Amino acid sequence: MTELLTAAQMRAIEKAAIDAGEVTGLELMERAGQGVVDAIFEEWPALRRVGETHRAVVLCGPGNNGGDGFVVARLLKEAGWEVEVFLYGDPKKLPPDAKVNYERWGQTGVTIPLSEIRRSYYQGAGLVIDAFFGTGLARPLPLECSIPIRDAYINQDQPNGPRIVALDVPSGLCADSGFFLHDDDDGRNWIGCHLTVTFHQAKLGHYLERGLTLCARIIKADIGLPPIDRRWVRGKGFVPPLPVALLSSDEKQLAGLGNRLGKAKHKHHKYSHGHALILSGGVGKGGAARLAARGALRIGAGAVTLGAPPAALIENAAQLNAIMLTAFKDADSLTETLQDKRINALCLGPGLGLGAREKELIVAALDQRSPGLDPGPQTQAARRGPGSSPGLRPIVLDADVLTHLAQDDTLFGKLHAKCILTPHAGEFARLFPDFAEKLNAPATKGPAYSKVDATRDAAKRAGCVVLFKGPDTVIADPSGRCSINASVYERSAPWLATAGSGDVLAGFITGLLARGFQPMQAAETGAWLHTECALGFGPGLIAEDIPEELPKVFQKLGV
Ligand SMILES: NC(=O)C1=CN([C@@H]2O[C@H](COP(=O)(O)OP(=O)(O)OC[C@H]3O[C@@H](n4cnc5c(N)ncnc54)[C@H](O)[C@@H]3O)[C@@H](O)[C@H]2O)[C@@H](O)CC1
Ligand SMILES: [K+]
Repeated sequence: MTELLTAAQMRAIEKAAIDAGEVTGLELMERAGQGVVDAIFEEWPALRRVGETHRAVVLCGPGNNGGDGFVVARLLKEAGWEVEVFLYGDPKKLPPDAKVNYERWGQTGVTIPLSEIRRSYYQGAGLVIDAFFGTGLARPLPLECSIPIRDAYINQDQPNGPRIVALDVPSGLCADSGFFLHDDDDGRNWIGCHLTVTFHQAKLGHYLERGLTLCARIIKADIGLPPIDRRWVRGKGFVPPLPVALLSSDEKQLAGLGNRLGKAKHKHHKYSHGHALILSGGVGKGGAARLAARGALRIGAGAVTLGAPPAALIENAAQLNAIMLTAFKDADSLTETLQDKRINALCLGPGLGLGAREKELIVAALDQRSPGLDPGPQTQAARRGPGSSPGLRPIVLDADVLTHLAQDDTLFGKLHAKCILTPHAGEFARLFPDFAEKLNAPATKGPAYSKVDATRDAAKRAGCVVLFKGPDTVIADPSGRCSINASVYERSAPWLATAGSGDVLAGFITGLLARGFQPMQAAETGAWLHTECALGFGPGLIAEDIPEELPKVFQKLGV
């Protein structure tokens, strides 16, 4: 699984390697610069052609990111390029490794103060290297630095206009939060780069908020640091926060997922695959719940029942076949139905309604305790995991239920370890106004409060898994375990933002809970599969298509 790092974690990993005598800072800087040049030539092979004149403008800052810039300048020059280097800051104040590389560069080229840069420098330049700031940016990007990069962008429209390559992060981006650090409106139209080359591991900011658009594309350069876990285990003088996992399509992750999803194959009757109950709204309001139910069924719940108010039964019956249907007049009838211990996962929220009856249904669902509850096929895992409190039914709480929870503290207090909340940004702000306020405050200092921080805080307060939706969906549990399912870069699926898509996601997660997945696992797997379905289908997708794409995704996973 890919881990995403904070700037502090990255610094700690580097420091541990340097302190252990495995590598020097200078060697790391050299490898970083080499990694950038290799990535550039791999990305744009035409820039490697010999016999042609190539020009680069390298923009260096006052820290080690600037040091990487000096290495890139030297290596490009050695490869026959014409290179102009500009420095923001005083060369005398450069940190030691950056200073060495400034001086090495000085043996073959000159360094011009940034104040002397003019737009004309970009003419005929094939490359602009953004080495102003990396993981050390703690304050807003100075205007003196943002203007030259914006000018480079203006020139990109010219024939052979420059490609802008950001070292580690596009300057201005907070590596921990993905926010663009600014103290006025200047950051709003910031464009970023064409390619970001990061070192060792991707950072959180590459996969959150503005990072999703500013980084353009991400290449990881291996600078020979050991994998993250060795450092955690050895604990070289620091206590790291839990790393954040990126749900990606790497092979190891796919194999694990395929295994997990394949486990239920050998059970032989429908109830051994779990039974999900999805509650629907009233007359004319059942579409969202039907989408969720379809998602739960397709993802492999053995049986799915839709619970509707009596008046909406006929309407739902006309649209459902494999999905069973039952009537709930009130909360008592729900409590009665929940005596059936085979029902091992619930979904409340999509199209449910905001009235008093619905609120009672939520209370009934959250209050129920059923000691003999069938935990589903993955019994062993279900007994072990953190959300494994016996007698509690896993419940996905979405949409209207989130509004109920936001309005009623007593209701919120009933949340338990087997609940999963799935808010989008608006619902999150209603449920957790204080965290949302911190998250939405203008980011002027790094590291800024991030969506990861907000989701972890929310999960802790709610005492259950929170899945905070978006193109950067963040999932956290109360222990701090956290992952990001980002539908960006090679997994970009903007067509997933379509009406009813969230209802299907709620259904996916409910179906996985019915199959015995732990809440965190169910949320992660559901979110990952949701994106994969959208990628498989492509543009033109509507919510109904998402569950129908699952069989193909399963086939690819070997399930
Ligand atoms: N040995 C290492 O530590 C390595 C570092 N690497 C590079 O080093 C970068 C991190 O270097 P640094 O920690 O020096 O940080 P940066 O190079 O990102 O810059 C931070 C420097 O600028 C100052 N600063 C922060 N915000 C400012 C602002 N708004 N205006 C003016 N000055 C500001 C800081 O005080 C610091 O001196 C990484 O992103 C990566 O590019 C790589 O070379 C790999 C090895
Ligand atoms: K940079």
